[in-house]
Amino acid sequence: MNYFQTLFICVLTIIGTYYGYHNMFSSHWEVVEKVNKKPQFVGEEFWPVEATQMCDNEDWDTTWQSSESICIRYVQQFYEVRMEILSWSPPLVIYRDVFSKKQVSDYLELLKNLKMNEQKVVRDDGEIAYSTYRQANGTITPAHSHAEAQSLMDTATQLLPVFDFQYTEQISALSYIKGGHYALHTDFLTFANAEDSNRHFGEMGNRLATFIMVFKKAEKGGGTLFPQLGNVFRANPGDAFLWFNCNGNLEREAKSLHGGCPIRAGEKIIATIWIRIFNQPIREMQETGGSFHAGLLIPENHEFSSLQNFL
Ligand SMILES: O=C(O)CCC(=O)C(=O)O
Ligand SMILES: [Fe+2]
Repeated sequence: MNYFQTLFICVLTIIGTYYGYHNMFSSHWEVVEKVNKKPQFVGEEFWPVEATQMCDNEDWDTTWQSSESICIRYVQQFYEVRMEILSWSPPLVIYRDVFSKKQVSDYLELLKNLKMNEQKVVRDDGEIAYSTYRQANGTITPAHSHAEAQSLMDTATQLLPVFDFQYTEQISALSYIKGGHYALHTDFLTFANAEDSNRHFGEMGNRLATFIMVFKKAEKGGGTLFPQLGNVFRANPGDAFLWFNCNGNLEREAKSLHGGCPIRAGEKIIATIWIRIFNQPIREMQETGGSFHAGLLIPENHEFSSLQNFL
């Protein structure tokens, strides 16, 4: 081998070694980057990637995206009710502009004066504990203690005559700030032992339906996601939404799985009334043991307007 041949082989070896190492390092760093990827919010590990993608998809970040959705308008006790049906069975519906601007601002003012505490969750084993599964602050606002809450309860009672609001939980307010979320869960609760179950449900039964009132909408993110119903929506202050946690046999409604999407900017404030199983007129109206049907929520003589956006 002459001098030039030796030099040529040396140069090739140096280049090859460099690329070999470089590739080794770059693929190594890629792995390290993936493993050590900083979570964007506390509790992100509880969110399947597809779920956060759906939450953050700008196309879903408006309501009225589902092809099956229809709007219905009817008059009830001299008030016009505007309802958007995102799912018929099990029902998932949004009620538009149910609460006046004054009701919204009075309730927000009330919350400013109350202490909001970090929220706990009911774990799979039935224990109630703090968990990063939910990142939110909240408080209970009993209607009998606060006129602002009583006013909401009165409006809800008038809006939904198919429910008996004597058999509901007290209004529970929640505030989520940036990074706040509530990972996927169902509101139908199961406790590990009969004693706990009886303590929680003995008087009124499990949670038949969930009625959520909206007081503040996040600037970005913070929708409510129903993966099995193929829906995520962000209602506006003054709106409310409703779904069912049980089927006609009073078992857990599997399709009621839902979550509060991570807040990317701003704050979301909602308040919930959980409607319990006992004494609910809608149960008498449901003929099958299958999922409830949104038709039961609509009075017979309504003015019907399909595919019309109320926003
Ligand atoms: O934040 C939401 O949109 C949903 C809240 C919720 O699911 C709950 O409080 O049980
Ligand atoms: Fe929930």
